[in-house]
Amino acid sequence: MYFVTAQEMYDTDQYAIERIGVEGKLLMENAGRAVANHMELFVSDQKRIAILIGKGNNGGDGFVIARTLLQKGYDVEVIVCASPSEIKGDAAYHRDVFRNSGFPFISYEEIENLEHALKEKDVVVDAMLGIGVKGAIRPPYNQLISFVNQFEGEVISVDLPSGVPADEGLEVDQAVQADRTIVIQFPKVSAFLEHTAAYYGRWEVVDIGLPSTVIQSKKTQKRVWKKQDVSTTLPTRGAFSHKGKHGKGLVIGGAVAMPGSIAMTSRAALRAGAGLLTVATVQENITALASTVVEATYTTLPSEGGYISDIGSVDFSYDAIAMGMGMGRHTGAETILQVALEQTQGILLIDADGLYALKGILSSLKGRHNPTILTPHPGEMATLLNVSIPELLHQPFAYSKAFAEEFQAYIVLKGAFTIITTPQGNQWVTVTGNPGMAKGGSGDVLAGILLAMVMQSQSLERALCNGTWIHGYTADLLVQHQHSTYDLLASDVIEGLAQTYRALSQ
Ligand SMILES: NC(=O)C1=CN([C@@H]2O[C@H](COP(=O)(O)OP(=O)(O)OC[C@H]3O[C@@H](n4cnc5c(N)ncnc54)[C@H](OP(=O)(O)O)[C@@H]3O)[C@@H](O)[C@H]2O)[C@@H](O)CC1
Ligand SMILES: [K+]
Repeated sequence: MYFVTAQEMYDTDQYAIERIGVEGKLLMENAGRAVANHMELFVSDQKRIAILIGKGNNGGDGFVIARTLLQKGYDVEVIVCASPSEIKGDAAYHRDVFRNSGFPFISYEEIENLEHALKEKDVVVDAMLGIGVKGAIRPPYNQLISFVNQFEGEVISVDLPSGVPADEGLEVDQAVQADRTIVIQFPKVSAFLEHTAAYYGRWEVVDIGLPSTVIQSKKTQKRVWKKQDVSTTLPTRGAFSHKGKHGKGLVIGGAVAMPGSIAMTSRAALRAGAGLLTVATVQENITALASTVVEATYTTLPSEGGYISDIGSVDFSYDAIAMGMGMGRHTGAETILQVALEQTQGILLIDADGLYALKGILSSLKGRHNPTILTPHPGEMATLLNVSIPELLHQPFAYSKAFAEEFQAYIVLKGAFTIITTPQGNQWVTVTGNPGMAKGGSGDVLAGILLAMVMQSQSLERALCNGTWIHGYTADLLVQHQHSTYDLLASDVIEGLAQTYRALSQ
């Protein structure tokens, strides 16, 4: 499923009107009807509904929603948040159709105590501001938004909660806190940003028949990766498959004080389907590791001060290598990473301490002939970019895209919304996962799952999308059934992979 900026939505609208010949009025009719029909699924006709209508096209949708619900027998009061004469274009057309159908509306100015009037209702439909919102919220919307936010019944926003911009990189001045948002045709970028997503409440998309042509014609696209995408793309394992067919992987990492990280990465890779796995780590850790990860083979590396000191003895002819987990932040790390960047013949995934070592030699990425995958959390990504974490999270799509394109790497920016970006600039977001995963070891497990995924026969972007989706979904299944977000451990997710694979194969 594509998701879009405000401009991409307007371009799509224009294309439908000018090139396909569907009138704007008809699109608005479709939008309002689709929203009203969707509401019918969860709002009973016994509820008292107020619809707040702004003067732009979001308000135009509101008039169609109101007419459709009234025709279905709902109890609806329509409150226009502007002087009705300020309404223009398609919205004015639907205001007139509404009025000509014999339905009344009232201006907010005519209501003596709007806050009190809302208290009589069970549901408020917020059709005040949509993708056209700009800058600080002006009267009367600022006051109306605060009334809506004090309302105790259900708040349903149309397209997006009023006051929330569609795009990244923008401040939220004041916005409706919706319980539910019914999104028109394509989700907007702000549904996947940490500072704006919560305003949407739970959201669903309704189809109004707009084509994806404009979005598909852009040089790059943004898409949501969903369960159906995983089910249809995850490679199946044939009856005659053998271990060599599912990839030979190598994990390089660990330090004397940190054997846990690579243990988790390795076990996750094996559980996620890696065919053959080798672990290269400091000699002091091998005995302990070999008893925890019995299915792997081992390469002993020399250490100095507890850290890996040399990886010259490593055979780099693996299908994929994951490097950096538990490696420690030490001065020699950059040199050994440089060796891996030069020698790796297959895919190289760099995680955790490997990303810190990478900072000083970033330009080496540009010279690689084989794919590089970086899997930073926001702190690691902000360090690589020399920006603060809040700056990064304000526009994570733009930062990831610029970085991936400049350094020709695949970027998996981890978070509540994990963003996968290809070197060409295409982006996917996965929305599985829960706060139980904000614990040590989570990243190590993801690195292992991704290592296994990129060795299966699927494109790299699909492998990364499937891996991040599976990681989050497994944690979701675990907190639904056996665990809570308090006690869930990263290693539980490794054991939980079995449930996810079984669920996907049913
Ligand atoms: N594909 C599509 O495009 C389709 C779009 N559709 C629908 O149209 C919506 C977009 O409509 P839109 O462009 O008219 O913008 P919208 O969100 O109603 O707001 C504009 C109004 O807000 C006002 N305003 C702005 N900022 C403000 C502020 N800070 N504080 C106060 N006021 C502010 C601004 O006032 P002005 O600046 O003009 O004085 C103007 O009056 C979209 O979300 C969807 O619901 C569907 O019907 C069909 C397909
Ligand atoms: K709205």
